[in-house]
Amino acid sequence: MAITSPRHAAFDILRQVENGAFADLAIDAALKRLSLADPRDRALLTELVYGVLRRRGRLDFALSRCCRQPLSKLEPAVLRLLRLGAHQLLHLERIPAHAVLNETVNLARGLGLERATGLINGVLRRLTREQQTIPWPEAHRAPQAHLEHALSLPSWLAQHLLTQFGPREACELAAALLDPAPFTLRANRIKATREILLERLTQAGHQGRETHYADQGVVLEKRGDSELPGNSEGLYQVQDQASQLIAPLLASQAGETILDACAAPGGKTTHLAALTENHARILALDLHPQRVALIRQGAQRLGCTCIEARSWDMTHAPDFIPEQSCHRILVDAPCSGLGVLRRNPELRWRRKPQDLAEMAALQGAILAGAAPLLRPGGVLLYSVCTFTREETEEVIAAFLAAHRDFARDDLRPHAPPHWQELFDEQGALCTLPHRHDGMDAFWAVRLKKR
Ligand SMILES: C[S@@+](CC[C@H](N)C(=O)[O-])C[C@H]1O[C@@H](n2cnc3c(N)ncnc32)[C@H](O)[C@@H]1O
Repeated sequence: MAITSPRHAAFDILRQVENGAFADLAIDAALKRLSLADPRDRALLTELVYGVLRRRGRLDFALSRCCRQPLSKLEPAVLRLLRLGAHQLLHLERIPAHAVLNETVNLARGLGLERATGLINGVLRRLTREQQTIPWPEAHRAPQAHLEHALSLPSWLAQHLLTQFGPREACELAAALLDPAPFTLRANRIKATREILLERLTQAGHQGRETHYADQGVVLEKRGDSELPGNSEGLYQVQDQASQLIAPLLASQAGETILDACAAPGGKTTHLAALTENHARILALDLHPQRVALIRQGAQRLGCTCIEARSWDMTHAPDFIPEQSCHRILVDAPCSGLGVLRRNPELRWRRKPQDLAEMAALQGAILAGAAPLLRPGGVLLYSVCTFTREETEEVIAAFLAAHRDFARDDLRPHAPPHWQELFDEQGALCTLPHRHDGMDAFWAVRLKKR
């Protein structure tokens, strides 16, 4: 059956994601391939995929009350259809229940699942009748169950958040991670100011606002029908506000040699170039050659002329950079990405507890590869888009224990007054979406070489 409807496309993308695809890439490919002329169909497709991935735990809790068989016994395609139907019934109020039932059953038929149409119809009918009386576990009585079933976290992650943050903050964070992420731009100081960017956006029918913390950030609050202006001219870089805080915290100066050890796709590298007005030497490395190409493309578009990009595995010190030759190093390390779950909702179900130890080992090895390149007195900034202690405090503690010539340094004196609430009591940056202007969860620490 050819894919012509947003529901069928969403069903197919969810199948691909179950087999390892990334949701954002699969959605982009589907939107290019399919002729969904109506913008509402395109929006529905995206909403269905992201909604089901984000709220799978919640959907399964509701469905399991309406289905006689355990959900684990259902055919994967049937469960996928039930989740799609349940998401529309529970979370998309503008779609009438009878339309959800009809569309889901018709899609099942079209997919050759005639044998399951009775079950699908029965379960969704019962959910329609009982949706107001679902006994969602309450946050104050049963926080673990609330995190799993109402806020849709896998059991291990719910447990992890509770241990690290306590019940109240864990629930606030989990609720924020269910929201769509803001779409944020960084005005590229080499070519424009934030005021110019905002003016161009308004003229083109979009609505933006200034970010609270990042001084060149714009949150796009309402998108018009036209393309965003200024992309090919290099007026902006798409970059979350938390990510926009990292380059300023490295506090690079003109004339310095800066190593960006895990640089692709280059958001922070090009920000470093803009902050030094192209008057530093920036070595931008990344493991994957195809991602290094993205750094070069971004640098060209944004007018960053001081970046040398090449591929390298930073778990080994590069032989083309002399020891003690870098004034500053940024290690924006690969991580579990739990701080950006809003942008990659499939990670919620793909990540496993053992990933944290694997990531921590990689992060430690990259730090060890970068350490000899820093000059005495130089600064190393380590950042990750996650919040787990394994990938933050514990990685740094292990690194400092093995590198006695490094010491931890407080970031607060290097940040403007209105950023002070973003740091913990040891002076590490610790942003959280429910607390700080909706930005992604990032963690960063400053280390100095003695
Ligand atoms: C968090 S991303 C970096 C984002 C980038 N700093 C930015 O702002 O656009 C981590 C990067 O580390 C790279 N990476 C993973 N393992 C690496 C290794 N062993 N050596 C160098 N880079 C690595 C990944 O390819 C990925 O691009």
